[in-house]
Amino acid sequence: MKQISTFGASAWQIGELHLFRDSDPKQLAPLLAACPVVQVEQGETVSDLHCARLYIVLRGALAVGADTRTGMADGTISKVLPGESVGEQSVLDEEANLNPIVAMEQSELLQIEAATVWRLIDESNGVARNLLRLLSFRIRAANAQLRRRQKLGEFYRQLSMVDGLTSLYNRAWLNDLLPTMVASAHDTQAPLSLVMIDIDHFKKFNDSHGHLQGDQALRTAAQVLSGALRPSDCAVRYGGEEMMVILPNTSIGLAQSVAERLCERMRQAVVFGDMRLPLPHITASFGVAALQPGQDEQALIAAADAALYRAKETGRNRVAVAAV
Ligand SMILES: Nc1nc2c(ncn2[C@@H]2O[C@H](COP(=O)(O)OP(=O)(O)OP(=O)(O)O)[C@@H](O)[C@H]2O)c(=O)[nH]1
Repeated sequence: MKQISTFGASAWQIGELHLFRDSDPKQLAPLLAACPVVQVEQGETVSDLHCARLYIVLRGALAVGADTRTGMADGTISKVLPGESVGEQSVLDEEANLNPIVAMEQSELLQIEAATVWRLIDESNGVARNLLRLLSFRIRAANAQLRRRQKLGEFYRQLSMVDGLTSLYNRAWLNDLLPTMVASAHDTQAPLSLVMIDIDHFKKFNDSHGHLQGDQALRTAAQVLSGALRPSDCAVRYGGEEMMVILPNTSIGLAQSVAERLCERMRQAVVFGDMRLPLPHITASFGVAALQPGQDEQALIAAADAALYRAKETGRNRVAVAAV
Protein backbone atom coordinates (compact mmCIF):
# COMPACT_ATOMS: atom_id res chain seq x y z
CA MET A 1 0.00 0.00 0.00
CA LYS A 2 1.76 3.22 -1.04
CA GLN A 3 0.73 6.84 -0.87
CA ILE A 4 0.54 8.37 -4.34
CA SER A 5 -1.02 11.70 -3.53
CA THR A 6 -3.15 13.66 -1.10
CA PHE A 7 -6.87 14.17 -1.67
CA GLY A 8 -6.34 17.92 -2.07
CA ALA A 9 -3.78 17.40 -4.83
CA SER A 10 -5.80 14.74 -6.65
CA ALA A 11 -8.54 15.22 -9.25
CA TRP A 12 -11.20 13.28 -7.28
CA GLN A 13 -14.39 15.17 -6.50
CA ILE A 14 -15.94 15.20 -3.00
CA GLY A 15 -19.46 14.91 -4.41
CA GLU A 16 -18.64 11.52 -5.99
CA LEU A 17 -18.09 9.95 -2.56
CA HIS A 18 -21.28 8.55 -0.99
CA LEU A 19 -20.40 9.60 2.54
CA PHE A 20 -20.21 13.26 1.47
CA ARG A 21 -23.32 13.40 -0.71
CA ASP A 22 -25.55 16.43 -0.06
CA SER A 23 -22.81 18.05 2.02
CA ASP A 24 -21.13 21.33 1.22
CA PRO A 25 -17.83 20.43 -0.57
CA LYS A 26 -16.31 23.79 0.39
CA GLN A 27 -16.85 22.99 4.05
CA LEU A 28 -15.28 19.50 3.76
CA ALA A 29 -12.41 20.25 1.36
CA PRO A 30 -10.02 21.75 3.97
CA LEU A 31 -10.49 18.75 6.26
CA LEU A 32 -9.93 16.22 3.47
CA ALA A 33 -7.11 18.04 1.68
CA ALA A 34 -4.23 16.42 3.59
CA CYS A 35 -5.73 12.89 3.65
CA PRO A 36 -3.53 10.42 1.79
CA VAL A 37 -4.63 8.78 -1.45
CA VAL A 38 -3.04 5.32 -1.44
CA GLN A 39 -2.64 2.72 -4.13
CA VAL A 40 -3.09 -1.00 -3.38
CA GLU A 41 -2.24 -3.82 -5.71
CA GLN A 42 -4.58 -6.69 -6.55
CA GLY A 43 -4.64 -9.22 -3.67
CA GLU A 44 -2.98 -6.79 -1.24
CA THR A 45 -4.44 -6.58 2.27
CA VAL A 46 -5.70 -3.17 3.32
CA SER A 47 -6.60 -3.75 6.99
CA ASP A 48 -4.31 -2.12 9.47
CA LEU A 49 -4.51 -4.05 12.73
CA HIS A 50 -3.39 -1.10 14.83
CA CYS A 51 -5.58 1.84 13.88
CA ALA A 52 -9.18 2.66 13.28
CA ARG A 53 -9.45 4.21 9.82
CA LEU A 54 -12.00 4.83 7.16
CA TYR A 55 -11.19 4.00 3.55
CA ILE A 56 -13.16 5.27 0.57
CA VAL A 57 -12.66 3.50 -2.74
CA LEU A 58 -11.78 6.03 -5.45
CA ARG A 59 -10.93 3.50 -8.16
CA GLY A 60 -11.00 -0.32 -8.25
CA ALA A 61 -12.78 -2.55 -5.70
CA LEU A 62 -12.25 -4.05 -2.24
CA ALA A 63 -13.45 -7.35 -0.83
CA VAL A 64 -14.41 -7.22 2.86
CA GLY A 65 -14.72 -10.49 4.80
CA ALA A 66 -16.75 -11.04 7.98
CA ASP A 67 -15.24 -9.88 11.27
CA THR A 68 -13.13 -12.71 12.66
CA ARG A 69 -13.59 -11.47 16.26
CA THR A 70 -17.23 -12.50 16.35
CA GLY A 71 -16.56 -16.08 15.31
CA MET A 72 -19.07 -15.44 12.52
CA ALA A 73 -16.56 -15.47 9.68
CA ASP A 74 -18.30 -17.76 7.25
CA GLY A 75 -16.79 -16.89 3.93
CA THR A 76 -19.29 -14.08 3.29
CA ILE A 77 -17.60 -11.33 1.27
CA SER A 78 -18.95 -7.84 0.58
CA LYS A 79 -17.66 -5.89 -2.38
CA VAL A 80 -16.87 -2.18 -1.90
CA LEU A 81 -17.03 -0.21 -5.14
CA PRO A 82 -15.92 3.34 -6.13
CA GLY A 83 -17.54 5.98 -3.96
CA GLU A 84 -18.28 3.48 -1.15
CA SER A 85 -16.48 3.27 2.17
CA VAL A 86 -15.37 0.69 4.67
CA GLY A 87 -14.26 0.99 8.30
CA GLU A 88 -16.92 3.44 9.57
CA GLN A 89 -17.83 1.18 12.45
CA SER A 90 -14.25 0.70 13.55
CA VAL A 91 -13.86 4.50 13.64
CA LEU A 92 -17.03 4.94 15.69
CA ASP A 93 -16.18 2.28 18.26
CA GLU A 94 -12.49 3.21 18.14
CA GLU A 95 -11.35 -0.33 17.52
CA ALA A 96 -8.99 -1.42 14.78
CA ASN A 97 -10.71 -2.88 11.75
CA LEU A 98 -10.32 -6.65 11.98
CA ASN A 99 -12.36 -7.48 8.92
CA PRO A 100 -10.00 -8.81 6.29
CA ILE A 101 -9.99 -6.19 3.50
CA VAL A 102 -8.30 -7.16 0.25
CA ALA A 103 -8.01 -5.29 -3.05
CA MET A 104 -9.84 -7.18 -5.80
CA GLU A 105 -7.85 -5.27 -8.42
CA GLN A 106 -5.34 -2.44 -8.39
CA SER A 107 -7.23 0.28 -6.50
CA GLU A 108 -6.90 3.83 -5.23
CA LEU A 109 -8.25 4.61 -1.78
CA LEU A 110 -8.81 7.73 0.24
CA GLN A 111 -7.51 7.05 3.73
CA ILE A 112 -9.13 9.04 6.53
CA GLU A 113 -7.88 8.79 10.10
CA ALA A 114 -10.45 8.45 12.91
CA ALA A 115 -9.76 11.96 14.26
CA THR A 116 -10.55 13.46 10.85
CA VAL A 117 -13.77 11.45 10.54
CA TRP A 118 -14.90 12.85 13.91
CA ARG A 119 -14.11 16.39 12.76
CA LEU A 120 -16.12 15.78 9.56
CA ILE A 121 -19.04 14.57 11.70
CA ASP A 122 -18.73 17.59 14.02
CA GLU A 123 -18.69 20.06 11.16
CA SER A 124 -21.18 18.61 8.72
CA ASN A 125 -24.70 17.41 9.48
CA GLY A 126 -24.73 15.89 6.00
CA VAL A 127 -21.79 13.59 6.83
CA ALA A 128 -23.39 12.61 10.16
CA ARG A 129 -26.69 11.85 8.40
CA ASN A 130 -24.99 9.78 5.67
CA LEU A 131 -23.02 7.87 8.27
CA LEU A 132 -26.19 7.06 10.23
CA ARG A 133 -27.90 5.88 7.04
CA LEU A 134 -24.93 3.72 6.18
CA LEU A 135 -24.79 2.18 9.65
CA SER A 136 -28.51 1.50 9.62
CA PHE A 137 -28.10 -0.22 6.23
CA ARG A 138 -25.20 -2.28 7.61
CA ILE A 139 -27.25 -3.31 10.69
CA ARG A 140 -30.15 -4.38 8.48
CA ALA A 141 -27.79 -6.39 6.25
CA ALA A 142 -26.15 -8.01 9.30
CA ASN A 143 -29.58 -8.89 10.76
CA ALA A 144 -30.69 -10.42 7.47
CA GLN A 145 -27.48 -12.46 7.36
CA LEU A 146 -28.03 -13.56 10.95
CA ARG A 147 -31.58 -14.68 10.15
CA ARG A 148 -30.32 -16.63 7.12
CA ARG A 149 -27.71 -18.32 9.32
CA GLN A 150 -30.28 -19.14 11.99
CA LYS A 151 -32.54 -20.73 9.36
CA LEU A 152 -29.63 -22.69 7.95
CA GLY A 153 -28.61 -23.75 11.46
CA GLU A 154 -32.15 -24.95 12.18
CA PHE A 155 -32.23 -26.79 8.84
CA TYR A 156 -28.99 -28.63 9.68
CA ARG A 157 -30.15 -29.28 13.23
CA GLN A 158 -33.29 -30.92 11.91
CA LEU A 159 -31.28 -32.82 9.32
CA SER A 160 -29.03 -34.16 12.07
CA MET A 161 -32.14 -35.46 13.87
CA VAL A 162 -33.33 -37.58 10.95
CA ASP A 163 -32.10 -41.02 9.94
CA GLY A 164 -30.68 -40.89 6.42
CA LEU A 165 -31.94 -44.33 5.30
CA THR A 166 -35.50 -44.35 6.58
CA SER A 167 -36.22 -40.61 7.12
CA LEU A 168 -37.53 -41.51 10.59
CA TYR A 169 -36.24 -39.58 13.58
CA ASN A 170 -32.93 -40.90 14.87
CA ARG A 171 -31.44 -41.61 18.30
CA ALA A 172 -30.18 -38.02 18.66
CA TRP A 173 -33.78 -36.82 18.29
CA LEU A 174 -34.96 -39.43 20.78
CA ASN A 175 -32.32 -38.46 23.35
CA ASP A 176 -33.33 -34.85 22.92
CA LEU A 177 -37.11 -35.17 22.90
CA LEU A 178 -38.19 -38.28 24.85
CA PRO A 179 -37.16 -36.92 28.30
CA THR A 180 -39.27 -33.80 27.59
CA MET A 181 -42.25 -35.90 26.46
CA VAL A 182 -41.98 -38.06 29.56
CA ALA A 183 -41.69 -35.03 31.86
CA SER A 184 -44.69 -33.40 30.18
CA ALA A 185 -46.77 -36.61 30.50
CA HIS A 186 -45.95 -36.75 34.23
CA ASP A 187 -46.79 -33.06 34.67
CA THR A 188 -50.12 -33.27 32.89
CA GLN A 189 -50.87 -36.83 34.00
CA ALA A 190 -51.61 -37.66 30.37
CA PRO A 191 -50.91 -41.23 29.26
CA LEU A 192 -47.84 -41.88 27.11
CA SER A 193 -47.17 -45.18 25.37
CA LEU A 194 -44.17 -46.51 23.56
CA VAL A 195 -43.87 -49.38 21.08
CA MET A 196 -40.55 -51.08 20.32
CA ILE A 197 -40.45 -52.79 16.94
CA ASP A 198 -37.90 -55.24 15.59
CA ILE A 199 -38.00 -56.77 12.10
CA ASP A 200 -38.07 -60.56 12.33
CA HIS A 201 -35.22 -62.69 11.02
CA PHE A 202 -33.71 -59.72 9.34
CA LYS A 203 -30.28 -61.29 9.16
CA LYS A 204 -31.82 -64.06 7.06
CA PHE A 205 -33.53 -61.43 4.87
CA ASN A 206 -30.18 -59.73 4.24
CA ASP A 207 -28.47 -63.06 3.60
CA SER A 208 -31.15 -64.15 1.11
CA HIS A 209 -31.77 -60.88 -0.77
CA GLY A 210 -28.63 -58.84 -0.18
CA HIS A 211 -27.92 -55.81 1.96
CA LEU A 212 -29.36 -53.29 -0.53
CA GLN A 213 -32.70 -55.07 -0.59
CA GLY A 214 -32.41 -55.21 3.20
CA ASP A 215 -32.13 -51.43 3.16
CA GLN A 216 -35.22 -51.28 0.97
CA ALA A 217 -37.08 -53.47 3.47
CA LEU A 218 -36.12 -51.07 6.25
CA ARG A 219 -37.46 -48.14 4.21
CA THR A 220 -40.69 -50.06 3.61
CA ALA A 221 -41.05 -50.82 7.32
CA ALA A 222 -40.46 -47.13 8.10
CA GLN A 223 -43.16 -46.13 5.59
CA VAL A 224 -45.58 -48.56 7.20
CA LEU A 225 -44.99 -46.86 10.54
CA SER A 226 -45.09 -43.25 9.40
CA GLY A 227 -48.08 -43.92 7.11
CA ALA A 228 -50.19 -45.35 9.90
CA LEU A 229 -49.65 -42.85 12.70
CA ARG A 230 -51.38 -39.68 13.82
CA PRO A 231 -49.46 -36.41 13.35
CA SER A 232 -48.81 -36.24 17.09
CA ASP A 233 -47.18 -39.72 17.12
CA CYS A 234 -43.49 -40.10 16.36
CA ALA A 235 -41.59 -42.90 14.66
CA VAL A 236 -37.89 -43.35 15.39
CA ARG A 237 -35.19 -45.59 14.00
CA TYR A 238 -33.77 -46.84 17.27
CA GLY A 239 -30.83 -48.58 15.62
CA GLY A 240 -30.22 -51.31 13.00
CA GLU A 241 -33.56 -53.01 12.29
CA GLU A 242 -35.08 -51.77 15.53
CA MET A 243 -37.65 -48.97 15.41
CA MET A 244 -39.83 -47.24 17.95
CA VAL A 245 -43.14 -45.48 17.96
CA ILE A 246 -44.01 -42.92 20.63
CA LEU A 247 -47.71 -42.35 21.23
CA PRO A 248 -48.54 -39.29 23.35
CA ASN A 249 -51.96 -39.15 25.02
CA THR A 250 -52.42 -42.85 24.37
CA SER A 251 -53.38 -45.46 26.95
CA ILE A 252 -51.87 -48.94 26.94
CA GLY A 253 -55.07 -50.45 25.51
CA LEU A 254 -55.12 -48.03 22.60
CA ALA A 255 -51.36 -48.46 22.06
CA GLN A 256 -51.86 -52.20 21.84
CA SER A 257 -54.46 -51.81 19.08
CA VAL A 258 -52.17 -49.36 17.22
CA ALA A 259 -49.38 -51.96 17.45
CA GLU A 260 -51.73 -54.72 16.19
CA ARG A 261 -52.63 -52.52 13.23
CA LEU A 262 -48.95 -51.83 12.48
CA CYS A 263 -48.16 -55.56 12.78
CA GLU A 264 -50.86 -56.37 10.23
CA ARG A 265 -49.73 -53.62 7.82
CA MET A 266 -46.14 -54.83 8.10
CA ARG A 267 -47.26 -58.31 6.96
CA GLN A 268 -49.08 -56.80 3.97
CA ALA A 269 -46.28 -54.45 2.96
CA VAL A 270 -44.82 -54.80 -0.51
CA VAL A 271 -41.08 -54.61 -0.15
CA PHE A 272 -40.16 -54.44 -3.83
CA GLY A 273 -42.24 -52.50 -6.29
CA ASP A 274 -40.70 -54.49 -9.14
CA MET A 275 -43.13 -57.36 -9.79
CA ARG A 276 -40.50 -59.40 -11.69
CA LEU A 277 -38.74 -60.00 -8.39
CA PRO A 278 -39.98 -62.61 -5.93
CA LEU A 279 -42.13 -61.02 -3.26
CA PRO A 280 -40.46 -61.40 0.09
CA HIS A 281 -42.44 -60.43 3.14
CA ILE A 282 -41.30 -58.77 6.25
CA THR A 283 -42.84 -59.28 9.62
CA ALA A 284 -41.99 -57.56 12.84
CA SER A 285 -42.42 -58.10 16.55
CA PHE A 286 -43.84 -55.37 18.78
CA GLY A 287 -43.40 -54.60 22.48
CA VAL A 288 -45.84 -52.12 24.01
CA ALA A 289 -45.46 -50.26 27.31
CA ALA A 290 -47.15 -47.27 28.92
CA LEU A 291 -45.45 -44.77 31.19
CA GLN A 292 -45.97 -45.60 34.86
CA PRO A 293 -46.00 -43.04 37.69
CA GLY A 294 -42.43 -42.09 38.63
CA GLN A 295 -40.95 -43.93 35.67
CA ASP A 296 -38.22 -42.24 33.58
CA GLU A 297 -37.67 -42.65 29.84
CA GLN A 298 -35.02 -45.35 30.28
CA ALA A 299 -37.34 -47.49 32.37
CA LEU A 300 -40.14 -46.97 29.83
CA ILE A 301 -37.88 -48.13 26.98
CA ALA A 302 -36.71 -51.10 29.06
CA ALA A 303 -40.33 -52.13 29.72
CA ALA A 304 -41.19 -51.95 26.00
CA ASP A 305 -37.97 -53.84 25.19
CA ALA A 306 -38.86 -56.61 27.65
CA ALA A 307 -42.29 -56.91 26.01
CA LEU A 308 -40.62 -57.05 22.59
CA TYR A 309 -38.39 -59.84 23.85
CA ARG A 310 -41.48 -61.79 24.85
CA ALA A 311 -43.05 -61.22 21.43
CA LYS A 312 -39.90 -62.69 19.87
CA GLU A 313 -39.79 -65.58 22.31
CA THR A 314 -43.41 -66.52 21.74
CA GLY A 315 -43.07 -66.82 17.96
CA ARG A 316 -42.43 -63.30 16.45
CA ASN A 317 -44.83 -61.49 14.07
CA ARG A 318 -46.94 -60.45 17.05
CA VAL A 319 -47.57 -57.87 19.75
CA ALA A 320 -46.75 -58.28 23.44
CA VAL A 321 -47.72 -55.86 26.17
CA ALA A 322 -45.52 -55.01 29.17
CA ALA A 323 -46.61 -56.42 32.50
CA VAL A 324 -47.39 -53.65 34.97
N1 LIG B 1 -29.68 -54.04 5.18
C1 LIG B 1 -29.47 -53.56 6.39
N2 LIG B 1 -29.34 -54.45 7.42
C2 LIG B 1 -29.15 -53.98 8.64
C3 LIG B 1 -29.09 -52.59 8.91
N3 LIG B 1 -28.90 -52.44 10.24
C4 LIG B 1 -28.85 -53.66 10.79
N4 LIG B 1 -29.00 -54.61 9.83
C5 LIG B 1 -28.97 -56.08 9.97
O1 LIG B 1 -30.02 -56.50 10.77
C6 LIG B 1 -29.68 -57.83 11.22
C7 LIG B 1 -30.18 -58.01 12.62
O2 LIG B 1 -29.97 -59.33 12.94
P1 LIG B 1 -30.28 -59.95 14.35
O3 LIG B 1 -30.04 -58.91 15.42
O4 LIG B 1 -29.54 -61.24 14.45
O5 LIG B 1 -31.81 -60.17 14.36
P2 LIG B 1 -32.76 -60.91 13.32
O6 LIG B 1 -32.02 -61.66 12.28
O7 LIG B 1 -33.72 -59.88 12.82
O8 LIG B 1 -33.50 -61.92 14.25
P3 LIG B 1 -34.66 -61.63 15.26
O9 LIG B 1 -34.59 -60.18 15.65
O10 LIG B 1 -34.40 -62.54 16.42
O11 LIG B 1 -35.94 -61.97 14.57
C8 LIG B 1 -28.16 -57.95 11.12
O12 LIG B 1 -27.85 -58.90 10.13
C9 LIG B 1 -27.73 -56.55 10.67
O13 LIG B 1 -26.64 -56.59 9.76
C10 LIG B 1 -29.21 -51.70 7.80
O14 LIG B 1 -29.17 -50.47 7.94
N5 LIG B 1 -29.41 -52.22 6.58
